[in-house]
Amino acid sequence: MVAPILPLTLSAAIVKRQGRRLIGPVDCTIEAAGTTIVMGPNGSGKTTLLRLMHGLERAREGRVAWAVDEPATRAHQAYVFQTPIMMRRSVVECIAYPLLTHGTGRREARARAEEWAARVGLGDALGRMATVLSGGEKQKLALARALIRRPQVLFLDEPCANLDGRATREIESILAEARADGVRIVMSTHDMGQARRLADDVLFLLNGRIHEAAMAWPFFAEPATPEARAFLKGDIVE
Ligand SMILES: Nc1ncnc2c1ncn2[C@@H]1O[C@H](COP(=O)(O)OP(=O)(O)OP(=O)(O)O)[C@@H](O)[C@H]1O
Repeated sequence: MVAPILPLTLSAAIVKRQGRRLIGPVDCTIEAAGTTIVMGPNGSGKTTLLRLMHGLERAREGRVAWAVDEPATRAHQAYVFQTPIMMRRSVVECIAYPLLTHGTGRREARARAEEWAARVGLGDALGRMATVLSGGEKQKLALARALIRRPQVLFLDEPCANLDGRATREIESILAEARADGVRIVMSTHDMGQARRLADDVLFLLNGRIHEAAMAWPFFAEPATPEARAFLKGDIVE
């Protein structure tokens, strides 16, 4: 039985770069179940917040704390970048890679990678080079690669940016399945429709701070702040 790494708690966390505050102070708790959608205008700090939660950024001040000690948390969370980096390997080798680097034998890793390729709709592309896939196929590969080790938490930064409607729908259905399997999802998106479709709760960022944190339906129906109301209407918010 693997110990749960959630909740994740950020307390007065601040990220700075060259003396400039990119985000914070941020206080929030990511509880054990569901999908959190991180929303906000360009440059409001969505990517930096996800990177901070995942451990790609360090808090200059404040704390980022998981339920268990930090080293143990790394193996149980995954991060999918906006533009996933593809290795010059076949689809099945790319998906198997995280298993191979963590000690799974070749044969088992291959079998599980084939299973995951099929689950994300890449079952017919096992031998293709990852580098020649379409944008949507690359995202599906990135998701399979992230999910194959059964993470407890999956962070995604705008996973459907630049994808067409069909690819977006396919990615959303993979995410819905992962959520149903118990994977905790924390994801940024610019796509308001997608936010409404996927969110259980929302973190609305403005100028590097959490301006509003709410459950999805009250947030979309009646946001508490004028800035969130304006943002949802499509107005420019600064
Ligand atoms: N490497 C960096 N060096 C300096 N400043 C940075 C760096 N990365 C991001 N920033 C700044 O930090 C702030 C937050 O950026 P971030 O990318 O987290 O926002 P975002 O909400 O994800 O934006 P977008 O919606 O455009 O992707 C912005 O002001 C940005 O210019």
